[in-house]
Amino acid sequence: MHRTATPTRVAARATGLSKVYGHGETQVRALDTVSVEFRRGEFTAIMGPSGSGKSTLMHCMAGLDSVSSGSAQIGEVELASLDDRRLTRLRRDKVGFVFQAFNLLPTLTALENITLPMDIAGRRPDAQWLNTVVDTVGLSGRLTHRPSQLSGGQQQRVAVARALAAQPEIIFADEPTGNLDSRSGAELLGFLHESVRALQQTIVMVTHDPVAASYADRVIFLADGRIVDEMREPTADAVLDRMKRFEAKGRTS
Ligand SMILES: Nc1ncnc2c1ncn2[C@@H]1O[C@H](COP(=O)(O)OP(=O)(O)OP(=O)(O)O)[C@@H](O)[C@H]1O
Repeated sequence: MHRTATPTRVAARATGLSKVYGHGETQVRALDTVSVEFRRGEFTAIMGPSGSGKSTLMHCMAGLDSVSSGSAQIGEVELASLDDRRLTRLRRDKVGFVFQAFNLLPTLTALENITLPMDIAGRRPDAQWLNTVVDTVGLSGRLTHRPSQLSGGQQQRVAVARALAAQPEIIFADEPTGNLDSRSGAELLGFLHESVRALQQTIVMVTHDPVAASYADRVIFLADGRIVDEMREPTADAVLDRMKRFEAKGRTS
């Protein structure tokens, strides 16, 4: 039976989204009529070969890049309908980001880094929520440390706590474990998984790593700017197998 999700259950949605870069001979169709929903409280990994459009999809969904045609929505808001000022405000209030580079300010403590976006927005952090987030990421004993006094894994956890603290509609993570050793990476992924379970956060993560993808509830596979497959409750082995089939197909077609 086909069921359509009710609007409130969808944190973000792309409908027939295309993104074309450049003109004429140098034109690249980075996304080709992509339609996908990201449900509330769900952890989605986006995978696919280099150049398949993963970052472009994330940037269009997060309002960091404009779409060429089709639509990108956060909640019920159509991003193309917003002027620059409203788009900036929506990003600030509704979207959390975690990038490979931690982007922490070196002169601020961990706690100050976590609350900085809310300070800038003039919002007072909810103390109880902040405690929950800090506890969940295991940073309680480190809040007065500056980034240089923290390990890479701890710095990335500060970046995740910063994204979670503002209770955004959706968090976009671009290779969040790219700069971490495997133990810190596993810790961080476990934490992202936990924040989806315990805090009902919605997370979309771009990754090349089948093990990282296995922490998600589902994996979306992109190839040549299109969604070509989707896997629920992925295991690292199943994701790796799927990726190998892409590569084999790429060699024969
Ligand atoms: N600003 C841009 N101008 C022109 N072409 C672009 C631009 N950004 C991306 N592209 C092209 O769009 C396509 C998709 O790029 P994108 O970065 O989304 O891929 P990706 O799957 O994230 O790749 P990777 O895994 O290598 O990061 C590529 O062919 C890329 O060269």
